[in-house]
This record gives sequence, C-alpha cells and structure tokens, in this order.
Amino acid sequence: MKILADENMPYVEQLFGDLGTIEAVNGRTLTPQQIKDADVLLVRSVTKVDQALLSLNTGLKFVGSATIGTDHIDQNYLASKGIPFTNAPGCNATAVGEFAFIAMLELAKRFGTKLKGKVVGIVGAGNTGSAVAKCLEAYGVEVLLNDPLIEADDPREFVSLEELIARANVISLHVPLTKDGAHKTWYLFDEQRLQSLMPDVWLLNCCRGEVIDNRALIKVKRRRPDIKLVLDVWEGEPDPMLELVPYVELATPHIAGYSLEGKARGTYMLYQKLMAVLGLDADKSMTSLLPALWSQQVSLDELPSEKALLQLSRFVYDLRDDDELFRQTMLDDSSIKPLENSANNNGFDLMRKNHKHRREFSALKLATAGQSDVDWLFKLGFSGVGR
Ligand SMILES: NC(=O)C1=CN([C@@H]2O[C@H](COP(=O)(O)OP(=O)(O)OC[C@H]3O[C@@H](n4cnc5c(N)ncnc54)[C@H](O)[C@@H]3O)[C@@H](O)[C@H]2O)C=CC1
Ligand SMILES: O=C(O)C(=O)[C@H](O)COP(=O)(O)O
Repeated sequence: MKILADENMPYVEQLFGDLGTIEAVNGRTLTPQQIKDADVLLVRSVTKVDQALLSLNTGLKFVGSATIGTDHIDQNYLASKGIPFTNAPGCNATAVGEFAFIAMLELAKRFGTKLKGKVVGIVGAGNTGSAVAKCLEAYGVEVLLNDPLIEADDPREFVSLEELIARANVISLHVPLTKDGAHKTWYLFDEQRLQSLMPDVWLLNCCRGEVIDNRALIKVKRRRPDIKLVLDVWEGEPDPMLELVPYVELATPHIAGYSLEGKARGTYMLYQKLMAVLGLDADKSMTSLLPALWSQQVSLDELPSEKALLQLSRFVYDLRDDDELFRQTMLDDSSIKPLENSANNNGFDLMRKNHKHRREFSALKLATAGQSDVDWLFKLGFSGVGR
C-alpha cells in the first residue's frame, strides 16, 4: 500500500508504518503526478483535494485530513468517486481554546487591565469556540455565545451577532469558512461590521483569515487604534497583507491549533478511521507518541493571581515567541530563506513547519496540596498531582 502524507504531519511513520510505504510530500505544492499511484492520501489544510488533484489517480482508497477545517476538500467529489474521507473534528480544539485564552491574558497584561471582569463574545460555538469558553468560564469570565446554526438544539444560551458586538469587550472568532447560505462566514466581519465594534474591543481571529475582510481591517484600524487585534489566520495565506502586521498586537502564522497533543490527535484520528475502513484493529496508543514536557510539575504556594496565571501559561507555551518570530520573518529578517519548492516565499510555511515546541496545559502538573478552591485550575486544563 502506498501512503502519501504531508511532510508536516507528525507521527505518520509510527502509526502507518506497518501498513505500507510512506512518502512525505509538500502539501502546498502536491501535483496529480505525485498522487497517481497512491492508495492513501493524508493531508493538512494547505492541500486542495479536488477533481483536478486526483485526475490521474484511479486507485485511491482513503483520504484523510488531520484538521478540523474542511474548506480545502471537495467532499462531494470524493463521495461521487466512493472514496472514504475523514477529517479530525475537535483534534486541536483544546490548543485553539488555550491559545485564545493565553492571548487574552497577554493583552490584559500589555494594556494594564484584567481579563477577569470583561465580557467575551464567541462567534461559532462548536469545538474550538467551546474550548475557549471552557477556559474562560473556568477562570470566571462572562461569555456570550453566537451560533445561529446550532442554537435550536443546544441547551446553552445564545445571543445574536448584533447583541454580541454591542456587549462584548472581547470577540473571538471560531466559525468554519463558508461561502454560501444565509449564514456564510466569508467576510462576516466586513468594513461596516468592523466599524461598528465597541470602543477598545479586542478582536481575535483563530479560524480562517477570510472571515475578516483584511483590506477593510487595515482601513478601519487606521481610523480606530482603540481596536486591538490578535490574528493567527490571514486572508491570502501563505502571503498575508504585510501592511496589516504592524496593526496587530499578537500575530502568528496559523498555529493556534499547533500543540503537539493537537497534532498527534489529528494523525491518530486518521489512523483510527483508516484502520476501520481496512477492517483492521487500531491497536497503537496515542499518548505513547508524546514526549514529556521539559518540566512536568510546579508547586503552587498560593492560588495564582491573573499575573501568575499568565506566568504559568507562559511556562507551558509562550505565545510571545511565535509573535516575535512572525514579525522578524515577515517584516525584516531577510536571512530566513524561502522553503524549497514552495509557492510561499516569505517564511510563513517555514514557521509552521518548524513549529514543534508547544504543549497544552494538561502537560503540566500542579501541586496544590493544602489549598482550597483549586478546581478551576484543573477545569482550565492543567493536570493535578495525585488527581
Ligand atoms: N487557527 C487554527 O490553527 C485552527 C483553525 N480552525 C478553524 O476553526 C474553524 C472552527 O473549528 P471548530 O470550532 O472545531 O468547528 P465546529 O464545526 O466544531 O464549530 C464551528 C461552529 O461554527 C458555527 N457557525 C457556522 N457558521 C456560523 C455563523 N455564520 N455564525 C456563527 N456561528 C457559525 C457552526 O454552527 C459550528 O457550531 C474550523 O472550521 C477551522 O477553519 C480549526 C482548528 C485550528
Ligand atoms: O484544523 C484546522 O482546521 C487547522 O486550521 C489546522 O490547525 C491547520 O493546520 P495545517 O493543517 O495547515 O497544518
């Protein structure tokens, strides 16, 4: 069996190695010729899988995308050809949730305010939006949810987008990119909506760049310096509008979901599905794939203040490093070379490829012996000694 896998998908050898030969490919530049004789195709979000890409292949038995988003996959075409497809719903939701939460803590520190006491509006209350809400609610922050597509059969309370914009001090976007229908998300935040944001609002985008009209965002930011931005995703990736970068407080190259745990879960979910399609037992374990964190335990002598919570978060993942590298790479570091054979000539993909350092809160055990009211730390995601 020939398995073609994106070179940026970790743990492929460990999980799929017994099934056949594995060829690692650049997902951004994959051609029909390369796929011609593949039996299994494992991709990430940068590969558009459609009729054109599969035009020379006649024997494909499975396509898997180790991602939550599926906007890069022509699922109708795959279904019409009887090719089983799976993505990895929820695989990196915890990573996105923690990323947005940490970004909010960072902004609070930077602007001399507190996250606690703010109202956070979450647009899109699926896996990633709920993961952000879980962190915020554990910490005691009021959350507003907007999701016109699930509110009917979901017991949580929802508000309209207009109400959310009118009430939230912080807005975090967690919708799929959709181009049709009454609730399409392409340019959901267009110039008019951006202009209507509350004074001093923080706007975070960790879903897809095109959910915000980036050209309009530059225009609005020029008039509205009070708006603070966190952008992990950009219109036109891997070539974002560079004029936008200086207007952004925390700028990263689409890595909000890039925890080691999230990536491992993504590959593992494809492994489970392929084994089911092949009628084989999925007997490998995911946790055995993950390395230990460089320090596994921290003792808390008192409950953390917001400042200490940020320090704890930075101990697990310091988002500022990725922001700093992004600015150096995109704006002024000519020594960072473009990726070979890549359409990207500015290092966006290189940063993503090299991003292998981040863990989730659960990788850190907190020792809280003798203290009460500690449960919120574990709800937030940290592990507990002896728990
Ligand atoms: N930056 C990153 O690294 C990552 C980005 N993503 C992106 O985030 C998106 C969301 O991921 P999940 O939360 O896991 O997906 P999900 O499918 O679990 O949830 C998305 C939610 O958005 C809602 N929604 C759809 N249109 C809407 C609209 N117009 N207004 C409000 N809500 C709307 C849906 O009803 C659904 O509940 C993915 O499709 C992907 O594009 C996902 C993972 C990592
Ligand atoms: O899961 C998604 O959807 C994402 O956006 C991924 O985190 C993006 O990662 P890549 O697939 O582009 O490596």
